[in-house]
This record gives sequence, C-alpha cells and structure tokens, in this order.
Amino acid sequence: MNEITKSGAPLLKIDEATVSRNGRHILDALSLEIAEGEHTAIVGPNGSGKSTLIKLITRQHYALAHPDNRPSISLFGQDRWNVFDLRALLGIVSADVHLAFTTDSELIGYDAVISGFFASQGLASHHTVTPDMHAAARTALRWVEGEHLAQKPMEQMSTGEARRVLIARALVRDPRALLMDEPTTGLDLVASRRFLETLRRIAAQGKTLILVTHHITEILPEIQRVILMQDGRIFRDGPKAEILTTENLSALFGARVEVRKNGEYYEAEAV
Ligand SMILES: Nc1ncnc2c1ncn2[C@@H]1O[C@H](COP(=O)(O)OP(=O)(O)OP(=O)(O)O)[C@@H](O)[C@H]1O
Repeated sequence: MNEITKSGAPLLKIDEATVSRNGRHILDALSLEIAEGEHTAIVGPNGSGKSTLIKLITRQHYALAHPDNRPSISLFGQDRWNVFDLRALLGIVSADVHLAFTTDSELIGYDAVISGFFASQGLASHHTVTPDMHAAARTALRWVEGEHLAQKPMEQMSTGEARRVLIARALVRDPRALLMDEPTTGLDLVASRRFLETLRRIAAQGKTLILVTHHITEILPEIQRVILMQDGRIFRDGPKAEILTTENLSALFGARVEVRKNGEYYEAEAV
C-alpha cells in the first residue's frame, strides 16, 4: 500500500459534486463511489457530462465548495493531491492527452512513455532517467505491443499507435488504476478488438479500469459495473446485465436503442 493512500478507502469517492460553467450546472450534485478492483464503465450520450466528470477527477475542473467544507471528491482516501503523486496511482488517457501528444512534432514514442515518470510532455535536460525507468518504459511498451513505436515521432503515428504509446505512458509508473476516455475512438474494427484485448490483460494484472464512453462495444467482459449518466447526473448504476438493457439505453438516449449480447461483449443499435 502506498503510504500516501488510506488503506481500505475507495479508489474514487464523489460526494454531491456540482460543477458549474457559465451559470449552468453541468454536473449536478453527483455522487459516486468506485472501489479498487471494481472495473467500471461510465456511459452517457453527448453532453451528459462525461468529459466534465473526467476533468473533475483529473483536477482540471473544481466542484463548488460544500457549506460544511467536506470534500466533493477524494481519490484513494485523499482529497488533496498534486498531479505528480496522483499519476503514480491513477494513469489517465483522455482525448486531451491524446491531442496534446500527437501534435508534438519533436516527441518520439519512447520519450513520451518515459515522460510519464515526470508527469511532463516529453523530456527536458533537468530530467534524470534512471536504468529502472528505462526498464519500466520497455516493459510498458511491451505490454501494449508497442515496441516498434519507440523511435517513431508521435505526430506521425496513427490513432491506434498513439493510443498504445499513451497507455504505455500511463502504465509506466505501475499505477493501481487506469482511467480511459473512449479508448477505441478512431480505431478500425480489428485494431479496436486487439486494443480491448490489451486492456483485458491490464485488468487481469490487477489494475482497476474505469472507462468513460458512449460506445457500448468497449465494455470489456471484466467490467461488471455500468453507470449511465444523463444531464450531469447518474441515471442508472448497477451490475452490467441489469443496466445494459434496451429499456435503459432507450431512456438514456431518448430514442429506441436495441441492446444485444455478442459473446462476452454488448452491442447497441439505434433503430
Ligand atoms: N464552458 C462551458 N460552458 C457552458 N456549458 C458547457 C461548458 N463546457 C461544457 N458545457 C456543457 O456541459 C454539458 C456536458 O458537457 P461534457 O463535455 O462534459 O459532455 P460529454 O458527455 O463529455 O459529451 P461528449 O460525449 O459530446 O464528449 C454539455 O451540455 C456542454 O454543452
């Protein structure tokens, strides 16, 4: 157990968090608790507040203060974090991260992965890279089957290649959990399936996966809990088989959505 985390505390606890933008509550007194080991998918239509929730977790957005000063959000039992310490426990791959790294013409895959140790985008002259860090970077690239991308500039990578490198970067400090935003967006059919298999191996390794998405097909067999978001609130929350139904998804999207099981995965189609 890391000394800066509280033993037995939930991975994530959100307590009536309200995030307001331009006078509008885009997260509305949202409460949510996720335990370590509880692989979870958070699903919602466009505009339901998923990105805002991710930004609340990553400290890019802050919730309105509670009158009694209790924290709106805590991670691993702590409500105050610096980004550097938090990244050692919670790896994050979001659309923002993807965009920032793939527009950096100077950065090669290997340095992008190593920079995970410094919570920076690439390496600077004051960064000292130890042999252990090199070993961890090679291991992380192997995990995502991305060894061949080590010398390739991020700017020249396909979406799927860059996604693999960024997951390696998120994994390089051996975090306890991985938070991912629509991980297969932009990947072709085969790349998506191979990528999901990589995530399954990461889950099997004991890291908690939290997937935020509107793609039902991304919900891995290991994910047993599904949370549906609507208008900045939790709409449904529970075991996957109970939540991923035609009735719930149709109510969530406001149109008929048929849900089917396909092997260990789920599919949904608007009809
Ligand atoms: N700065 C802002 N000012 C006002 N409203 C905002 C602002 N940022 C986001 N919103 C609104 O908050 C709501 C939630 O946005 P958010 O980006 O979190 O949704 P989302 O579920 O991630 O959507 P998507 O699937 O399209 O990415 C949307 O209705 C959006 O228009």
